[in-house]
Amino acid sequence: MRSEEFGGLNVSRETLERLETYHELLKKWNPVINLVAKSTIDSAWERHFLDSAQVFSLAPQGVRKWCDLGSGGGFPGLVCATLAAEFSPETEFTLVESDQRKATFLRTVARELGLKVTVLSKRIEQVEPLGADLISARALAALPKLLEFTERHLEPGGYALFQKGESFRKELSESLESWRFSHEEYPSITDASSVILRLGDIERV
Ligand SMILES: C[S@@+](CC[C@H](N)C(=O)[O-])C[C@H]1O[C@@H](n2cnc3c(N)ncnc32)[C@H](O)[C@@H]1O
Repeated sequence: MRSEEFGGLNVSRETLERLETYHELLKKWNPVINLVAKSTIDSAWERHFLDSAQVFSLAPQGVRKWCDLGSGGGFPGLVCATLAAEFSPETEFTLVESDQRKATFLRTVARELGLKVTVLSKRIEQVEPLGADLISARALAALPKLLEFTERHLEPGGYALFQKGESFRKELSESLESWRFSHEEYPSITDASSVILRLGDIERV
């Protein structure tokens, strides 16, 4: 089967076609429900799809349950679910997005792409604990709030992957007032001022 490089992965033609279909649906729905900032739609392939794919590359092996919080248009969760269909089919995805119209978009994309993902259109604080072994989130909240969400939904021994902008050092030091965790910083391949934080061993101080 033909394959192509995408976000550091050698993806099959089928995966690339799925991502292209998703990209088309994003462009079609965005003017109506603002899934991503209008100013980023022309560069969506890099700003949203590649940016999300790099998160998938940083996930540990053998994830059983991956939960993406505040998924919006599916970044990074639904892109990661698309990649997992090829590279990690045993991983189950749950996307939590309280906005009903965005949740409908996520379900529509999943159906069109033939992906099995669960979309919960509820508030993260009100969803029953999900027992995830990996949590991802982008542009949802500052790190102290993300850690509260993570505490509710992550199993002991699990990891969190958060895309963060240039305020990440300040957020890390604020978080360390109330939390203990191990952390690694990976420079973003799509934005020189951003990083992906991988946190583990998360517990309250
Ligand atoms: C700024 S958007 C980011 C969306 C996406 N992660 C991205 O990076 O493109 C934040 C999203 O989180 C959702 N959201 C915010 N607070 C939430 C909560 N407490 N529970 C569930 N969804 C929430 C909003 O509806 C919105 O779609």
